[in-house]
Amino acid sequence: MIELSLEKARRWFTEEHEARLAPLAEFALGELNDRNRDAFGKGWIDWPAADHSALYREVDAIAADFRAKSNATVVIGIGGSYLGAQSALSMAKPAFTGEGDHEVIFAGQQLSPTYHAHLLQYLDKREVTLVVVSKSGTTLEPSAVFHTFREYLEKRSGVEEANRRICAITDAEKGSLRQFADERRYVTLPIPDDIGGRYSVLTAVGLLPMALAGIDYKRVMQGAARMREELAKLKVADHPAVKYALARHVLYQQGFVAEALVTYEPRVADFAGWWQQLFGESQGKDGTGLFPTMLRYTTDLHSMGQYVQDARKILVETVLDVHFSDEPELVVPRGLDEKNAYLDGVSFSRLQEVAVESVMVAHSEAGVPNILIRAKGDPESLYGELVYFFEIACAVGGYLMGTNPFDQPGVEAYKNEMRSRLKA
Ligand SMILES: O=P(O)(O)OC[C@H]1O[C@H](O)[C@H](O)[C@@H](O)[C@@H]1O
Repeated sequence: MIELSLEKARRWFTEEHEARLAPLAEFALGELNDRNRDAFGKGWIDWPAADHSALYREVDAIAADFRAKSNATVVIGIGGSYLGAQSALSMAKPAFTGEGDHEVIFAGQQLSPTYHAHLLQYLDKREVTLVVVSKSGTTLEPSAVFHTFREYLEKRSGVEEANRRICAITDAEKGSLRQFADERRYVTLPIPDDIGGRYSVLTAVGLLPMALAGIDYKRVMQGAARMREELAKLKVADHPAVKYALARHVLYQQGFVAEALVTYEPRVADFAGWWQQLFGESQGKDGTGLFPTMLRYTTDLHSMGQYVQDARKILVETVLDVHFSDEPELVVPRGLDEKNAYLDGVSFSRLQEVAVESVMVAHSEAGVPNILIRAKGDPESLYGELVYFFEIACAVGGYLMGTNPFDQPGVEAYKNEMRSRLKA
């Protein structure tokens, strides 16, 4: 369940704004629903409702095989081929679970020699499988890391056995990774042509890492399908994803040029990383777009809180207040000293709740618009709901701004520069 509250942003985004801009919101939602417009990037919209039983069978078979063969799978990818899977695992796989688990370790999400060399050393004591994820099949970081780890595996277990321990998730037909995987007869899973990297977490890109980590990914898909169905029924005036998109659009026009997704739950913090790519690449173009950033409270209140409260007012806070059904009850002990007595017997859930309310009041009164998105449910289905909710909001927001939310022409500049230097 996802609820939006604009109460602490109403000073800036009034009901009058909302009414006056309703036709613009209608237009943006219409653009999203027009499947012929930017059709190339829209495969994700109806994806959760389609029958994926054949894909699920393949995912389950690969996950079972890799879990039987190994106790650690390295998932190599970057951007949309990394952030979604990582955020799903953080949200739905409890931390501190200890021995006996099948480890899923991410790599190729940067170029650190230390990280990757240390990981290779660590793998010496493990049985290893690899999953390489790249839609284009040509991205520098995963290519460099994949071939390094592939060679490691081939030296360790021979080419034949290594080939049986590698899965490639890539375009069904195109790209050098597809060609390489077919030549080596790797097991492969496709990334649909009409779903861009940052919208791809509910395809094999996210589902296989989830399955490897033991997450019930079918519940994730059910959550996304439920959210799709709910949102599809709504008119603009009641549509929380459209309202969120419209609020941040209006706030941007008033000079709030950055938006922080605020989380209070470490399990949700990596979701903000996924959200950041989604909004950054979809809307940061043509000299416009809010700068998406993230704040992890209450930790960052003790480092960034001063800035948020008192510095120049450029920031919108979007508070993602998530409550999981598996949240344990934890209570501060009684009999504390006089100064701490107000904490006596108080539950941590209550502390979190009071922190959310108090921070929203303090920051909004100081001039920081606060949007509240409250979400409740089990971690798997809620992950699916949240992904779908923010994807819709992001695409609608792109259309509000008059941009195409499915391309990212700007990321090529540094890549071209790098390629030309490396080839020189
Ligand atoms: O999946 P890949 O083709 O390897 O792409 C991985 C990422 O790299 C690129 O630089 C794009 O900006 C991202 O949108 C993409 O998700």
